[in-house]
Amino acid sequence: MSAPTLNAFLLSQESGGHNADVLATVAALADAAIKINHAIRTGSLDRAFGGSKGTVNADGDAQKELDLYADETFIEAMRHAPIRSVASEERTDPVAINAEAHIALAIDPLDGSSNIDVNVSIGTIFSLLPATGAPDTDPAAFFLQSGNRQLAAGFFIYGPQLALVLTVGSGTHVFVFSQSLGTFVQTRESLTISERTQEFATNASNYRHWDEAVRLYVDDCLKGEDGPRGKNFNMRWIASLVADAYRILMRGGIFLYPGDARPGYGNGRLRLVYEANPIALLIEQAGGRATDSVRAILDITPTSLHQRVPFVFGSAREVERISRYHTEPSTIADRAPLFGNRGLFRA
Ligand SMILES: O=P(O)(O)OC[C@H]1O[C@](O)(COP(=O)(O)O)[C@@H](O)[C@@H]1O
Ligand SMILES: [Mg+2]
Ligand SMILES: [Mg+2]
Repeated sequence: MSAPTLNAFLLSQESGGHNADVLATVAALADAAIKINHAIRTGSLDRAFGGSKGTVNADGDAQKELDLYADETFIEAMRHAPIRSVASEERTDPVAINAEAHIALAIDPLDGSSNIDVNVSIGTIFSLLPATGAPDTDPAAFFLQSGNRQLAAGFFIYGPQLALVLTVGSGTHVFVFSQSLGTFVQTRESLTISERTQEFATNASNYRHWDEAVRLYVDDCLKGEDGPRGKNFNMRWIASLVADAYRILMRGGIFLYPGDARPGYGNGRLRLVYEANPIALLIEQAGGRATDSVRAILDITPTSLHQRVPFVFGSAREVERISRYHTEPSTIADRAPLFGNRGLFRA
């Protein structure tokens, strides 16, 4: 039997009783992503997508042409979807769409902006949340719900292949766009992230700004076979969250963007509502874990739309281990003999 298309998958979910509006919205997002993928692939021929617009978003990031094109394309696509409100990384406030609808969309329209002009994978991350309440409900309130309230989450990756990683609440599934069929085809069903790993992803240029628990964890990985871990680690850092997440979903690994001492980076770089929450749901639905170093990301109630959060996710055992470096280092049996040398964790 041939692999199901995205539409067939969504129909099967609908006949299983899943919220039809959620599924219709995923289909509309997929159509918009196909359009953006096409624009990226022909982009440099007719416009400079990597060029800066000279504007900044709510977080102070410089906006590139493609950030704004993607933002406008997704918002436009949502005007015909059963969506009440959209919150975008590129807009200070949510955009009202349809007052009768019961779903809110949080979106990072273009993730990995620093990779646009160097031809490295970029993507779109989305999160669907329930949006109920009186017509005069402040739309910002829809987005200040914890991540475990998400109805669906996913990301598109504009890489060598256009892929969609999706959860509608039961399992994490992968779809790849087929040029010949003109639609997404399911390539992985309910994937599982390996529990253990020997690969970490972090921007190590921030080493001197990290707190000591993070430095010790990375030091231990770097010491390889001769260190407390007793095994060699590989390192990858793509600087597109979607691409790092995709690799971790495919072959395991651990991702760290912790808070650090640089001004404005006390809670790291990634945004809770439209980056960490959807990635965390996808990772947890694949058997991995996602934390802010200690707390489960999905348990955190956001207090503002664009707030940042320290973000650690990936293979379950490794995420749990990092948490112990922060909270109970003396229980890390294989590391205990070295603590005395460092001083930080001396009881
Ligand atoms: O450049 P840094 O500090 O390594 O940060 C890279 C991180 O920033 C991001 O690009 C932030 O996302 P945006 O491009 O959507 O702002 C992530 O995709 C990536 O993980
Ligand atoms: Mg992003
Ligand atoms: Mg972005």
